[in-house]
Amino acid sequence: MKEVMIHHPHSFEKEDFPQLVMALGFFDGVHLGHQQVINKAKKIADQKGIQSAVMTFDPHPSVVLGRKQKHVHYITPLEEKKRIISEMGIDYLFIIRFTSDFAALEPQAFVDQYIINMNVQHVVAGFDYTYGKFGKGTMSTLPEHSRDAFSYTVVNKYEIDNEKVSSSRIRKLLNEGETVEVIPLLGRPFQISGTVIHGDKRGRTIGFPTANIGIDSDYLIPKTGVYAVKIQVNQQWYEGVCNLGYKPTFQKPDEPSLSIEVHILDFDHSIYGEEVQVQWFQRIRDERKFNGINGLITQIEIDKQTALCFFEKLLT
Ligand SMILES: Cc1cc2nc3c(=O)[nH]c(=O)nc-3n(C[C@H](O)[C@H](O)[C@H](O)COP(=O)(O)O)c2cc1C
Ligand SMILES: Nc1ncnc2c1ncn2[C@@H]1O[C@H](COP(=O)(O)OP(=O)(O)OP(=O)(O)O)[C@@H](O)[C@H]1O
Repeated sequence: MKEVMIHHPHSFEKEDFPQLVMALGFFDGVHLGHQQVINKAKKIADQKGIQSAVMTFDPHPSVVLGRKQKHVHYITPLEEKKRIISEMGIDYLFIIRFTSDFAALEPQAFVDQYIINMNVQHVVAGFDYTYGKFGKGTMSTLPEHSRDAFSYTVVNKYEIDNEKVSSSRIRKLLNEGETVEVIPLLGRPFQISGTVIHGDKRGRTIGFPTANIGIDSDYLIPKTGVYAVKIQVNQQWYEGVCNLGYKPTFQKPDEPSLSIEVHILDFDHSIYGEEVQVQWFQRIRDERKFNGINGLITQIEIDKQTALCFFEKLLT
């Protein structure tokens, strides 16, 4: 997949690109609703015998347009989004830097400069896609803005349980710790990547060594608690039980720092510095402050059994 980063204003001309069928959207999560749009673009491109493309933006428009939010956390940060879209067989990914100047473009100017002038023959977007200043451009204004230079397909609302599959729905579920509910919406478990870093080295002494994960980029982190997870180390997936939180049993109250640590089942290697992927399955419980270490050890053993039961059921 060719990646093209664009900063507004750009000086590309039609001749710089082959004929394209382009899917439009922010696509955080690349969930099943997004996949309808992107797969449709690929299918039409294949039928027409031309190249498929996705146009996305970075950072999230709310960083520029929002009053409060300065930093956004993503279901799929840009690198993850690139990886998934590339695996879907798309030929071109356009990443438009979402600046105030770009946001101020009138809808017609957006269509002229970012669709017609980039050799797009056909546009695919969802029923609720908006473009241009204040999101004034919609799928019903697209025909007049197209100047008959391209055709287009509107993808109908894709729902699960009578509700639109959307990035906001998935974000809300992750914030509530409903990681299992997210799986059918994404079409895969929620996944983060990170590096194994040094912790307090206490885990080993209590019989549950853990891999402490330093998160690589601006991932949205689920609600704190204990989770059944899978972790990929050196191309191999393992089951595990993860504590995401502040370790209140040991934490000094004036030094709250969030940690993600995974006790990998049936595993005994040193993996400091390894790049790992963590997939989030079932949330098991809230994190608690224990009075003594023995209570914590007994509870972690129960957590381990709960996770094992969950994964066993998943197989059947
Ligand atoms: C499955 C699991 C559940 C845990 N639950 C809690 C908990 O409820 N409260 C808590 O204070 N720490 C909890 N911990 C964190 C342990 O305190 C932590 O693993 C231990 O202190 C080792 O930390 P270290 O890796 O930084 O040395 C849990 C750890 C695991 C693996
Ligand atoms: N469930 C869906 N069915 C059909 N099209 C969708 C669906 N969800 C998103 N789209 C389309 O996919 C593209 C990307 O959408 P966008 O990034 O705004 O996602 P979203 O999930 O709707 O996000 P948000 O929850 O933030 O509104 C747009 O063209 C949008 O219309």
